[in-house]
Amino acid sequence: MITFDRVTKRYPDGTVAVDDLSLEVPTGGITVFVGPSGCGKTTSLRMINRMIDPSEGRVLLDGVDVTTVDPPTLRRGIGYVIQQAGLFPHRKIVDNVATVPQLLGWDRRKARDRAMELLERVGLDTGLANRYPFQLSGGQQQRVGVARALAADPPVLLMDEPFSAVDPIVRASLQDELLRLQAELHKTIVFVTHDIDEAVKLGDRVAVLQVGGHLAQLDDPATLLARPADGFVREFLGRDRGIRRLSFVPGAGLGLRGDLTVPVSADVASARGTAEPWLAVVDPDGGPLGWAATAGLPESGTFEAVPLAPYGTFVRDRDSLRAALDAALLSPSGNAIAVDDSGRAEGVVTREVLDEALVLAAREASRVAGETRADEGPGEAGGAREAADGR
Ligand SMILES: Nc1ncnc2c1ncn2[C@@H]1O[C@H](COP(=O)(O)OP(=O)(O)OP(=O)(O)O)[C@@H](O)[C@H]1O
Repeated sequence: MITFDRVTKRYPDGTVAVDDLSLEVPTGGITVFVGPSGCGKTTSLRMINRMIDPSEGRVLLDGVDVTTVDPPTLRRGIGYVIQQAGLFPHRKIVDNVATVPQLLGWDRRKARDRAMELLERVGLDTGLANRYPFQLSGGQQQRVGVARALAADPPVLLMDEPFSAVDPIVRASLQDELLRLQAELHKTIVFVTHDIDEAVKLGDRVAVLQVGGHLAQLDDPATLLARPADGFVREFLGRDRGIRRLSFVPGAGLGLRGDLTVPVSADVASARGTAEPWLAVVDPDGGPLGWAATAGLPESGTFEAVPLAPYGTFVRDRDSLRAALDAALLSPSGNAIAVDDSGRAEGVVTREVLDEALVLAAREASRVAGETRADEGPGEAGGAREAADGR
């Protein structure tokens, strides 16, 4: 566990970057520091590995004040990933990753074997191992940066805007990769970003910081979205807070219709006279192909000859209500196709079922918000107070 105990950082010119920060970063989870530019995220992060020392207060790593440990020893247990990877430009990829193990005294061969294993683990083609950083894309370089930080198997990982220099698609895949790795490795990760979407996707807990280095709120993402502590947090979370909250409502409870799918080999006659406007057509393996409008079916033949409209899918056991809604919005039918992990259609979630789920989710949100008001009295002072206390 990492503990910030009333930490203040005042730079020599008088700038207070972090002001009386108290919070705990639990072992084995991802804690995200998020906030606008200049709110003290990087300064806070760097006080963990002693790139910066606090002016007042203490940062404790498993109960030990980090300023009592010499920086090289401390950093052996703390991986560090920065924006644009920060790779050594004149070293090959494999040597970039093997650097820290070699510094720790591993022999060259063992260090390189470990580097190759890690490159594979972060989803990088090991064929790239003998290239130089400039020969890799931004996303590939970030993966190398993560592999390098993991090389000495440190229990703690500090990540400072590691994915902000890559395009949104690569960024999403790097985020997914990090979550996949974390499910295996259970590192204690402190992740800095200014992007609230990234924060709620990655964080087990999210600390929202305000310029001047004040902690505005510390909560799990679902609570943060449901109960912003004050006007600053609400504004920072943005307009589509309601939609984002749906990411934390499981799709598993959505009712399925099994009678709205039809094999592509079926005779169109089997669908004639149905009151259903749309049927989901599936291939022989059960994979969705598209939606058939029953009003325009030909006289005879199979569904092979029927023009199909676009569709969207979601994995019912794993995905959220937001994913289900997105799947429905991708199709003119307004319905979502639920699939299993291997992509086979399990059934259809109709827009009526989605409507009902949205109403329930909205009621739940109002209930939680209502509880906030009841708990904390009028206005938002209570929430702000709670956040300021780091609760
Ligand atoms: N060496 C320094 N000397 C003086 N002021 C500094 C120094 N480093 C940072 N600051 C100031 O401290 C404040 C916090 O900076 P910090 O880099 O921690 O913010 P941040 O939240 O990480 O910002 P960004 O998202 O823009 O990277 C800012 O006002 C910044 O200008």
